[in-house]
Amino acid sequence: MFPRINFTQTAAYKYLSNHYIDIAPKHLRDLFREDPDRFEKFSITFGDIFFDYSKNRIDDTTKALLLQLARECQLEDAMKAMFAGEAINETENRAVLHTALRNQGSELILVDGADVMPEVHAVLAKMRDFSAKIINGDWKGYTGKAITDVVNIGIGGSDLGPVMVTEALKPYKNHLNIHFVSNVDGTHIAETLKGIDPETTLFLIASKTFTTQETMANAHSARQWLLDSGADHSAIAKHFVALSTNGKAVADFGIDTQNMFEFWDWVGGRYSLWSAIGLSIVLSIGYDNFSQLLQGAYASDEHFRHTPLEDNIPVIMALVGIWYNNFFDAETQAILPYDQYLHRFAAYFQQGDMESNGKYVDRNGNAVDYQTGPIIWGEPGTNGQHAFYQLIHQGTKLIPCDFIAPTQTHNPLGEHHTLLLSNFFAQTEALMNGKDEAEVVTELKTSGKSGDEIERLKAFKVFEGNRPSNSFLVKKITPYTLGSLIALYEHKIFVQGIIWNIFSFDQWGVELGKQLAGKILPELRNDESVESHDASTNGLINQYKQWRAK
Ligand SMILES: O=P(O)(O)OC[C@H]1O[C@H](O)[C@H](O)[C@@H](O)[C@@H]1O
Repeated sequence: MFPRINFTQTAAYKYLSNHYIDIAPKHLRDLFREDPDRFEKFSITFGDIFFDYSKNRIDDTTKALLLQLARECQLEDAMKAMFAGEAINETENRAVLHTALRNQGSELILVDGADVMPEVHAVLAKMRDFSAKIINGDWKGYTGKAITDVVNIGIGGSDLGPVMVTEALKPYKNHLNIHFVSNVDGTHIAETLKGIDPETTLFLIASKTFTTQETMANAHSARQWLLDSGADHSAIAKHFVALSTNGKAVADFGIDTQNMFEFWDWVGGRYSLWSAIGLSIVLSIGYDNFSQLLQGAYASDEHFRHTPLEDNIPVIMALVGIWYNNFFDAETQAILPYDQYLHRFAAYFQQGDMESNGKYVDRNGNAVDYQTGPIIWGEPGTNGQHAFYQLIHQGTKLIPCDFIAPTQTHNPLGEHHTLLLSNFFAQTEALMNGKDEAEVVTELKTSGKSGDEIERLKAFKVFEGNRPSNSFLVKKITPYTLGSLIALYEHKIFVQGIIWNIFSFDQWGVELGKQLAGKILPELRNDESVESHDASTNGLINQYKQWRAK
């Protein structure tokens, strides 16, 4: 059976709780001073990704105990179960096999006794052939013109991954214009349709279930827009394709299942960019680059599966995260890419991480009495520096940060990249070292301040430092390294879910909002006053009804 260990009952947890008392007062500066090998010990090179975790409030004992914790929680058994296709998503009775989508090996991957790899390869081949026709102009719209614009209509996992990756890999983009519509707010689709031509637009209706309200509403509006342009129903086959697991609903919508790119219930929505959901990525950067993305992710899968836990990047990321989350009471985790192309990376992992590990019920069905998934947030550097870094440096909250930067830029423009990276290095250093009173006083003296002014100002200018960070230095953001990086983060989420003893691959919490909206919708379709809710909700709905009428 999938492990069900309460990590707070392990021996390692007890040792860690005691060890925390020793480590908490220590400053990172001292940890570096005490151990000249610290950087070599606490950094890992993995292909073109260099991972430095030495600026964390850990020492050799912390690392050993965290690894013991992972072992006591039977992490290695859990990893084997996931890769072997066991139904580890127990509340939905499903396997969790996004790793099969990028598998480059020859082993069979069985779900219910059948190898999934032939189907995976067949869909990839279909994506390759279809995208070639769109990109080279062989596929024609209903008036015989080649496609110029692609609109992916999807939300959550059927949107965020493709958005993030197509943005991150813009340097590899071809001539097609790729648009994304997710919000049910009509503004999103209306604004997108304004700039495009029905004769040359292809819609990808991306929905695992093909029942999601937002996506269905947008898909219907897009279809109506096409028909309103003078096209007849036969045009739909030339302008609409579906990316889904639900063939029946696709057919009911009016999309020929020939034009459906299938995936399977063992692919979680937030782990689906590697599947047919990635068709917008393939259209944007071509199949060969998409294949590189898959290969990079596979390299991380292999690293995760076969590297001893002590040198295993996702395992270390996860354990260090748990150290802050469960011992230092850190509530959040910032992801700070020093790369403009990665500007949706944090947003992508907000869903990836928070939808996976935002759970308070453990795998035995009991409420937990410890913290689980952190709040994930972040923006690209250096914009973040001028917005919220103040709080990271001098606020009262401990915010562990992941810094990510490419050494080579796609846009070598003057000194820009050197400037950018000087900020990246400076921030991790400043967060760690801070600035003590002596330094502040010297600085104020040098700037000509009087003794009184120095006394008055110095407290405000001191930085405690001791603020932890991980640094990922990536040689260059390519499809391959991006694939690797994403997969490392995915596996980090998995490891944390194992240790917190929660099911990371369901998302029942999202269902409530859907149910409630479904109940209120019919009430908004008439003008009668509503009394079926609490006073606030009734009041809001009734005010809305009054104002919309005028
Ligand atoms: O792909 P769909 O079935 O349309 O689902 C889109 C999204 O719906 C919900 O929000 C789920 O919680 C997400 O995990 C999912 O990605």
